[in-house]
Amino acid sequence: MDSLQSPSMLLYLLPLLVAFMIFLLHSRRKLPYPPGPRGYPIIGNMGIVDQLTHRGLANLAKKYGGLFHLQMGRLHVMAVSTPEVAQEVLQAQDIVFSNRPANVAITYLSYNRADMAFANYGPLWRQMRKICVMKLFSRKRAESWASVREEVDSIIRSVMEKTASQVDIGELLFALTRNITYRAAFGSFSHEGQDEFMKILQEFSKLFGAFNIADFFPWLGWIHAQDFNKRLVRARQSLDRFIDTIIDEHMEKKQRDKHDSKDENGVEIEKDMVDELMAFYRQEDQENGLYDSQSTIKLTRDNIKAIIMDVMFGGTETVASAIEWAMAELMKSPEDLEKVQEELEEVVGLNRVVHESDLENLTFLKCVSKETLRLHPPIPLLLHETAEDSVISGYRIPAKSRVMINAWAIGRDPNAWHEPERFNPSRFLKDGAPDFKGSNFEFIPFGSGRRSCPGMQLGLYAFEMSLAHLLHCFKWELPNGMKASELDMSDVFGLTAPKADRLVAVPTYRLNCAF
Ligand code: HEM
Repeated sequence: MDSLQSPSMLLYLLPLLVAFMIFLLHSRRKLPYPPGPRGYPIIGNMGIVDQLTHRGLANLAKKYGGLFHLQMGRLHVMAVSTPEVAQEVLQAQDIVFSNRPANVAITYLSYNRADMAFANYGPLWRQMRKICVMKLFSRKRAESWASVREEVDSIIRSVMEKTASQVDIGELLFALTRNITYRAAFGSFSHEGQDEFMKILQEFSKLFGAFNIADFFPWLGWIHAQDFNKRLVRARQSLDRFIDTIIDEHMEKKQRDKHDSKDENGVEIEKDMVDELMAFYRQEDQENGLYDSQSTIKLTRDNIKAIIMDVMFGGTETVASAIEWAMAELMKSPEDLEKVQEELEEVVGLNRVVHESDLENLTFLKCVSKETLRLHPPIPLLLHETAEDSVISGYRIPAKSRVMINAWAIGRDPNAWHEPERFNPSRFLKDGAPDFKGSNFEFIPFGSGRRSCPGMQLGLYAFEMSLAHLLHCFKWELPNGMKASELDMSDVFGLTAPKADRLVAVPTYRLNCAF
């Protein structure tokens, strides 16, 4: 013991230690990248850039395995397509894999990643996530849940006016979830300004997904930089104008109602998400850091704007496409449709509408929602980035690699699921069936671990409540004698993967009571 502590012994050991470290570094550097298609010099695999979709990557995985590598210009892209590799990335080594990749458009439009969804893992992200989970999406925030209930009632009323005629269910559901998130965010019952806001969102969505050569070859950015950058600036200016006005109105309201939590009629003043976020607002010119002198978190205007965008993007298309897919799968599978409607008749009865407390007793409806999320995860590719070099299954994953976790392919993995392509909600009735809470890596529609969906409870509530109402209140038939087998089930790829053709069906009211 004494000899080990003596300085001369340390002198002998030091060169050995250094040699060992060099050997380790060297051997790590020599590890191969995961397998993948052979690329060309400089451009790598840019020739198959159109394959970076859930279906394209799933096809490549059949040839190259559950973890494969693509070189896209300067970018290393790693595609994950099996539950085992997903577990390694989202659980075993999640700290390394919890950053988000952001292209030029995302960085600019998220106010330099001032939001939660595109912020890298770190103190800013952690604080924003805490605010969102506790103040915006929590079950305790009754206003978010109330906006779901009231907007669902409102679409049921609008379907009642169209009984026996064709209803564009897809359109209806996208309007529903837009109304829910818009109201939860801005608290406007009149939906005033909503059309303008939706146009801004559509432009954002196009710009997020637009191909930009600068993302792969920064030195070629000048090629379409001018027009593209002008579009980016215009889009952000429109959002600035829109949300700045809303923030100013909220500040005035806050000033007015400083001492009152009730209005002149004694009714509790409802708080929207902007109100909640304004409680953390700081004037940029007064503060520079994330924390003030009392170490409480403070948000800038940019943080507030970017978080509102997260809510609108995270909560609108995801929920709408889940409900539309559930309705489409049920129309295609009449026995399951009958089963879920029988359950509604038994649990709720035809003399009243569904209440929130019924949901926990609607076991088969919950199986339908899980089976829909397995086959059609609304966000099919989870996009992560590595914070540092790492190794998976003996392969080298360099820092700043873009990691695409294919939740769509994993939900259809034949080694994890029996008859994976078949819509079969009953599979979730079995004891020990996987759940989406994040520890069954064959079923990750909400992701898992640090970057998993913070809006899961709210999203599920909106999904199940809408589905239960649509199925309880109406019988549904395909239009013009269309057969179930003729229903087109293709999807389109973007930030989400909604049904390519909108679902159209004909409702007949089925309750014995007025709605
Ligand atoms: C059926 C509904 C929904 C599904 C399937 C869903 C799914 C997901 C998935 C897969 C992720 C990414 C996980 C990862 O990268 O590992 C995510 C992230 C996120 N979701 Fe959801 N989501 C839904 C509803 C919602 C709702 C209603 C909101 C908000 C109102 C929301 C807000 C967010 C946000 C802000 C993030 C980014 C979190 C972060 O990066 O830390 N989501 N969601």
